[in-house]
Amino acid sequence: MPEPVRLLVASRNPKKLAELRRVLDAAAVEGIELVGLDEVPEYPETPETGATFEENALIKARDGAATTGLACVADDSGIAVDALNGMPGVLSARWSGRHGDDEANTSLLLAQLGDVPDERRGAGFVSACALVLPDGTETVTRGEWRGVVARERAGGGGFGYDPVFVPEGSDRSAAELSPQEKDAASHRGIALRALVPAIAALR
Ligand SMILES: O=P(O)(O)OP(=O)(O)OP(=O)(O)OC[C@H]1O[C@@H](n2cnc3c(O)ncnc32)[C@H](O)[C@@H]1O
Ligand SMILES: [Mg+2]
Repeated sequence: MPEPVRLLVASRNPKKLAELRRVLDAAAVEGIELVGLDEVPEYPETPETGATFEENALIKARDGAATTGLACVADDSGIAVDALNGMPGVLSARWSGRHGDDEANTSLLLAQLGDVPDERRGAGFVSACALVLPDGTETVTRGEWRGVVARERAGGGGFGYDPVFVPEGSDRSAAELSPQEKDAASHRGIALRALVPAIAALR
C-alpha cells in the first residue's frame, strides 16, 4: 500500500473543524489522511481581511500549504441576511466586535432584526472551501443553505448562528438537526462535497 497523502484541515474553530472532518470522512476518499493544525508546527496566519468568502478561504489554505508543504483545505463561511443587505457576511465571526463570541453575535443579530417582519427574514449560510496544493494549484468551491432567521434560539447542537437559523423546508432550527441532517443540507457540506474530486486526485 502506498503511503497515504496527508491533507491539512486548517480551522481554529473546534466545532467547525469537527464538521469539516466529518464530511471529509463521510466522503471516504481512501488514501487521504486528515491532519489537524495541532499536528503541525504553529505558523503565523494572515488576517482574514478578504472581501469575499472565497478570498478568505484561499488566504487560510495558502498559509497552510505554504508553511507545511502539505495540501491544505480551509473553509470561510458566514450568514448573509437579506434584510441586512448580505451582512454579517464575511464579518459573521466578529459581528459583535468579539471574534468567535457566538452568544453575543447571535444576540446582536436578533436585536437588529427585531422589527423585521416574518416575510423579510430570509438569509443564507454561505461556505467557500479552498484546496491549495504545495505546487500552487488552487480549487475553490461554494455552497449555500437558504432559510430564515427565527425570533428566538432553539436547539443545542451545531454552533454559531445555528440556533436562530431555520432552513428552508424545515420546522426545526439548524441547532435541532442531527449532525448527519446538517451535513446533508448545509453550505459546508455542499461546498466540501464539490471539492472531493480534487481531493481524490491528490493520490
Ligand atoms: O476561520 P476558522 O479558523 O476556520 O474559524 P472561524 O470560526 O473564525 O470561521 P470563519 O472565519 O469562517 O467565520 C465563520 C462564522 O460564521 C458563522 N457560521 C459559519 N458556518 C456556520 C454554521 O454552519 N452554523 C452556524 N454558524 C456558522 C459562525 O459564527 C462562524 O464563527
Ligand atoms: Mg475565522
